[in-house]
Amino acid sequence: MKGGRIMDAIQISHLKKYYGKHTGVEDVSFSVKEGELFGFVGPNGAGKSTTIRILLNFIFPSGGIASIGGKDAVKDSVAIKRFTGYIPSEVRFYGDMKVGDIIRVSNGFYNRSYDEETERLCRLFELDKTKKFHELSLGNKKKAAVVCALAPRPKVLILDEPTNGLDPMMQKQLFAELKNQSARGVSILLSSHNLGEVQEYCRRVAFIKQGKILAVTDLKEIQPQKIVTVWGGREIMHPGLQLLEEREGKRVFRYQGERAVLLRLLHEAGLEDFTVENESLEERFMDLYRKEERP
Ligand SMILES: Nc1ncnc2c1ncn2[C@@H]1O[C@H](COP(=O)(O)OP(=O)(O)OP(=O)(O)O)[C@@H](O)[C@H]1O
Repeated sequence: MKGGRIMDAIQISHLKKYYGKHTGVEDVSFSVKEGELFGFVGPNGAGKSTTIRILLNFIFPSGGIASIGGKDAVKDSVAIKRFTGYIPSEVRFYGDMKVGDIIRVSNGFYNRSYDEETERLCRLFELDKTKKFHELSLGNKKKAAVVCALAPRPKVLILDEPTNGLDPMMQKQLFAELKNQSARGVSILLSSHNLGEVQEYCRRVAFIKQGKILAVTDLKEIQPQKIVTVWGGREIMHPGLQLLEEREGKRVFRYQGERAVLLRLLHEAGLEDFTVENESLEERFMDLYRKEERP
């Protein structure tokens, strides 16, 4: 940290974790800038939670370095916890404790009282503080975890499937709040299977598979690309067109170039039908993972 401000929010370099003979992660490197809302996506078992658990010092790495706010995830974990909030994918608190008491205890870990900000967040997420934790629904348990993570005004937030269990209105509410927080300089690592929310709210995304980072992509750079699906017609050749998939008379291309050129190509090909869409994060995800599976 420099002058109380975090310069490099999260840095991960060649991280490795072996669970005995099993590999958790093999080679994970990426960094999250100050004030960035950064996406972390990958299939089940890819190594997202392992990476997050190392960052939070719940488990030790087998190799490589992970740091938050320039502090080492292993050696400086106590200091890191003072300015880092965490929403786990599965929320567990003492079942018999009332929600208000859980938040009070959680704030206490950060030397904060139950203040106006805590009250604002409880209202925003419509949290019933009088209920015992075990009486809450799945979504309300998640909301309790959201308030516990945000109330101490952390500088860094680590979110593991934060919208899992939240209804669509609360999901929007959470992201509106996260956008505000990142505009105020809070750095956010968002691990999610919901590619729609990652595409909507994150600018950069790290893709992980089998413990290795496949790519860190700036979504602004892929936006001009179109996904073109055609049925029937003649062969279409153009340097701006890249064939992604071909099956049963259907061909899927990625196109980068001028729209007028694309329209002429489609017109001349004598097609039965076609669709043109902006390239989505889901398409990029499927393409990256398909490529990896090709021999
Ligand atoms: N305690 C453990 N013991 C042995 N292997 C483990 C352990 N925890 C995780 N693994 C293995 O490490 C790999 C990465 O798992 P991890 O939970 O980090 O993936 P993930 O990307 O978070 O998956 P998901 O999206 O399903 O939550 C998997 O192969 C998993 O089986």
